[in-house]
Amino acid sequence: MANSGQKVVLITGCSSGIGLRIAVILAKDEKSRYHVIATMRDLKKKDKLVEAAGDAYGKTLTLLPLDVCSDESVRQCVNNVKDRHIDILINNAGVGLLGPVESISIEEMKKVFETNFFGVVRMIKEVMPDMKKRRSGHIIVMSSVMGLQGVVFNDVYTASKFAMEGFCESLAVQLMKFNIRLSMIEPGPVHTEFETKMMEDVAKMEYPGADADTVRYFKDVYLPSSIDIFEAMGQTPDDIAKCTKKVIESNNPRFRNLTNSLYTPIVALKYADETGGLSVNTFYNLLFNFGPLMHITMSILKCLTCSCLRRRTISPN
Ligand SMILES: NC(=O)C1=CN([C@@H]2O[C@H](COP(=O)(O)OP(=O)(O)OC[C@H]3O[C@@H](n4cnc5c(N)ncnc54)[C@H](OP(=O)(O)O)[C@@H]3O)[C@@H](O)[C@H]2O)C=CC1
Ligand SMILES: CC1=C(/C=C/C(C)=C/C=C/C(C)=C/C=O)C(C)(C)CCC1
Repeated sequence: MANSGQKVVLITGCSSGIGLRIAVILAKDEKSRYHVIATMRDLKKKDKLVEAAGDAYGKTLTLLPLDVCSDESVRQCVNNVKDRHIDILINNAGVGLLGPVESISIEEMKKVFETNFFGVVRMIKEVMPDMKKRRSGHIIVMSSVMGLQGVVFNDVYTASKFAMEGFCESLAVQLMKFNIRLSMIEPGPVHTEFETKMMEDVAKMEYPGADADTVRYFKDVYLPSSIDIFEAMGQTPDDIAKCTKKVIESNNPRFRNLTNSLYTPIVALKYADETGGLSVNTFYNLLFNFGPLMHITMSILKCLTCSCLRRRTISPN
């Protein structure tokens, strides 16, 4: 149970990756400022988290089951928190989806929205009324650079993150009136099971419905470039956890928080040309004309990432 001085933090999707690292870093805070309620949909997956939490488990970190796709599970989980008092809600749970749109069923697409969009909305609807009554709280949403800019063959995942960005950008204004802050964290590629799960799915898939050229562009052009990008600019879940802690501890938390300065020039293309031409044409050229030179392109991007751009991101250090 939380001490009176501790902030209660509820995090979704803590069985692996970014959620697990945020839970551990906050639970091991040197001043014990947080009581972490780490949630996951299947508590049988708790071992990695329990091991990483060490002594903190049972003291500053407790576990609860929570499936963000179920109204009942969300309601029960929040009811199990003492006085339903949550100071900081971290919406981290999410799933990826990759591949040609023609080969993805509408059912699969809806599942992504059910988790990445409605999962967050469901959590906010359950927690926000209590925060409003108390006139305090901080809601964090694990968005993505793909919440700001589309990436080829990630059409549905990108759409789910865009939906969440739009929802939160609208809600943030109203919440400010109740002294509740809303912050988006926008990582680029991060080495987690998210990446491995997607690559495993890709290896299994046959892509029915997509023509041979599209499958070839996906498998032989996009995938190798994407692997290069993960290698060149991938962050660790620990990096994202440290950035998230900084946002929580800021006196004046920003609404948007890009975590990767290497990705800033890519996002900047969208804002440099409101017609969309600059980003669409640059991505086309990077993929189809310079695809094999992606290694070099990535090095150039690294050079372009001057300290001025770095200041615009939250750094993990
Ligand atoms: N990795 C990356 O490159 C990036 C990831 N992100 C975002 O970061 C967040 C975390 O992803 P990451 O750590 O990388 O990936 P992981 O796959 O390692 O973690 C995702 C977590 O979400 C959980 N989850 C999935 N569906 C549900 C559900 N219905 N209810 C509760 N939990 C659920 C998973 O649980 P289970 O084990 O049960 O499946 C898992 O714990 C996601 O929102 C993702 O979109 C953003 C930018 C980049
Ligand atoms: C291929 C390719 C790109 C790929 C970007 C990738 C692969 C980003 C991954 C982001 C992730 C994994 C976010 C998760 O939420 C760019 C840089 C747009 C440039 C055009 C070619």
